[in-house]
Formats: sequence, C-alpha cells, structure tokens
Amino acid sequence: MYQFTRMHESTKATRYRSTALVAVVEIIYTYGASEIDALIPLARSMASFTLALLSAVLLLCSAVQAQLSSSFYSRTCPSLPNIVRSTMAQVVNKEPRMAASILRLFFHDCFVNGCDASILLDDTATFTGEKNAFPNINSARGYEVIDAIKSNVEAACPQTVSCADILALAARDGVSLVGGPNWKVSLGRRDATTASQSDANSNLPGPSSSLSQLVASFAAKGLSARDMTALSGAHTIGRAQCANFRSHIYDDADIDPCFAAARRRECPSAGGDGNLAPFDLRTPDRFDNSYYQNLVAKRGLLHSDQELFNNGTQDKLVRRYSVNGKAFAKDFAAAMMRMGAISPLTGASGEIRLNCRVVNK
Ligand code: HEM
Ligand SMILES: [Ca+2]
Ligand SMILES: [Ca+2]
Repeated sequence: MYQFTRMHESTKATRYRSTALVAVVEIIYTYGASEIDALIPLARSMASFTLALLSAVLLLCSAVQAQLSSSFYSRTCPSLPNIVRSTMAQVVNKEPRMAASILRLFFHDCFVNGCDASILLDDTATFTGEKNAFPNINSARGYEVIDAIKSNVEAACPQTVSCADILALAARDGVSLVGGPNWKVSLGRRDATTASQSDANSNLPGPSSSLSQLVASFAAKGLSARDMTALSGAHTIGRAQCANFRSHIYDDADIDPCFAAARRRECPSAGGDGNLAPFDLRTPDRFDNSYYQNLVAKRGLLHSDQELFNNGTQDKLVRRYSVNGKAFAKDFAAAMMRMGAISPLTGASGEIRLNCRVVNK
C-alpha cells in the first residue's frame, strides 16, 4: 500500500513537471522570443519558490538537530548515567516505594506541557506552580531525591544537565532497579521557566475516570489506548491513599467482594483519607505483570484501574499482559519512550536550571 502510494505520487509529480515544460514552450511559441520578457515574472516566482523550498529543508534539518538523543551528554557529562543510577540504587534500597514515586513524578511532568521539569518548581509569593495542583498536593513525592541527584550531577558536570533529563533517567532507573524493563532514555530536554497549576488540574487523569476519559486524556498527549493500558501497569508498584479508592471499594460493582472487604478495613467510609494501600497486594514493590492479573481477578485498586478490564476495548490486552510478562515489559518500555518525548524544550528554548526547584535568576 505504502509502495503503491509513493509510485503513484512520483508519477503525478513527473506529469506536473512535463505539463509545466509544455506550458513554457507554448508561451514561447505563441508569443515569440521577443515576448520572452513575459516569462521573467514566471522565472522570478520559480526562483523564489526554490528559495522557499530550500529554507523549508534547512528548517527541517534544524528541527531534526533539536531532536532528543541518547548520546546528548556523552561528551559533556559522561558520568551522568552512573551518577543517576547509583543515587537511585541507594534511595530505592532504603525505600523501595521511591521507585514508584519518581516514576509518577515523571508521568505528572510529561502530561503537563511536556517533559520539562515544570512539576519540580516550588511555589513562591509571586509564582504558582504545579506542586499544589489537586493530583500532586499531599501526594506527589520524591522531590528531594531529584534534588540529591541534581547536586551530585552539578558537582561532576556544572550547568550542563537539565532537571527534565535527570527525571527521565531516574524514572527509568527506578523501574529497572525493582525488576522492570530497561530502555534507552533520549536526552536533550531543557527546563521550563514556567509551570501551570491549571494545566496540571485539567491534563492529568483522575482515579474516577471512565475508560473513554482515560483513552481521551492519553490521546490528547499523542498516546494510544494501547500505550495507556501499558503505562497503567506502573500501578504494579507504589501506594494509593484511601481518598482515591474509597468510592471504588464501597460503591462499585466490578470488584471482588473479598478484596473490597479487606481494603475497607484499612479505608473507612469516613476518615482515614490518607491511609495507604499498595496497588498490588501480591508484589507491591516489584515491577512485574501482576497488576494485570489483579485486574482480571477484579482486584484493581482504583476505579480507573478496573476500567481497563470491565467488558471494554482493553480487556483483550489486559488478559494478554496478565499471561505474558514479556509482552507487557516490551510495550511498557516503548510507551515510556513515547511519553518521555512529549513536547520537550530543545535547542535554545528553556534553560538548564541550576536548582530544580527554582527558575534561574
Ligand atoms: C491511567 C491513568 C492514571 C490514573 C487515573 C492514575 C491515578 C493515580 C492515583 C490516584 C494514584 C495514588 C496517589 C495517591 O493516593 O497519593 C497513583 C499513584 C501512582 N501512579 Fe498513577 N495514575 C494513572 C496513570 C499512571 C501512569 C501512566 C504512571 C506511570 C507511567 C503512573 C504511576 C503511578 C505510580 C508509580 C503511583 C504510586 C506512587 C507512589 O507510591 O508514590 N500512573 N496514580
Ligand atoms: Ca511538564
Ligand atoms: Ca508488582
């Protein structure tokens, strides 16, 4: 199909070219060589067309240059991957949940105006950032881990590596340190000088989302339903607060009654909003495919989790991931690379923040 379209188009192009040639010959024939002056405007417009074409090609080249690349810091900060990995290894060794918290920080960064470290900016008297938006307040955690990595990176390679890239690397390392897949992290993102609390409130999907709302919120970021289902497998690690799953365990029908009863014991119908439950009871700190096995058993913790397996379009994929950990790992890694490429700032846009919490002076 692709081949056919290309051939068809090139035939069309040849036809257009020969038609133009015939037109020029016809003009000379009809008006004579003395009227060749009439051709000058045509020649001029052809020249300016060629110029425009050339500059378009140049523009395209510079856009390609501004693309992310896994070797972006290989000369300017060769120790970067080791610094991030060793700091994450220490942190996760002490507190395995931190792998989950950093992964979520990266998701909450990328979904709000791209992977630009906007989520890391602190509020000030004159600036409202994303940390106090509903999905993040009293919930997003791990900021001090990014600070620690950043200060280690600054010591080795001053003013070189963006906070956005550090977050992308740390999220990957966290996942792989707790048994998840590994992937190549593309680098070269720069840090935002702004943040948007209202975009954080509107762009991040909430725990009571329906399947169609989940699909739509990922589609708005250029990600497919399949990406959405694979990325949700991140809920194979980490914890959620009672307030976020209360209505699911008390009000929903698509839930295993034993699971609901057990969850209710730690999440009363009133009070205890901040009580934590692991997303995955079986392997709470291991990045495996048991999230999908839970969904098939109607043991999703959030309403939005169970939406992926509730007689809808994602049932088949959930079943596949539940029996095929390799397929999940592969799709998760690929989807993480796509999520990590959401509207990065590159080239001369943004800055390399010196402190991830504040815009440079
Ligand atoms: C599909 C839509 C999603 C919804 C509705 C959602 C919602 C939530 C909620 C409500 C929590 C619990 C927060 C709390 O109680 O403090 C949570 C935690 C978490 N989310 Fe998601 N999430 C989604 C997708 C994702 C994606 C795409 C990722 C990463 C790729 C992710 C990674 C995590 C992790 C790792 C945690 C646990 C964090 C921790 O323990 O600190 N989530 N999510
Ligand atoms: Ca962002
Ligand atoms: Ca697990």
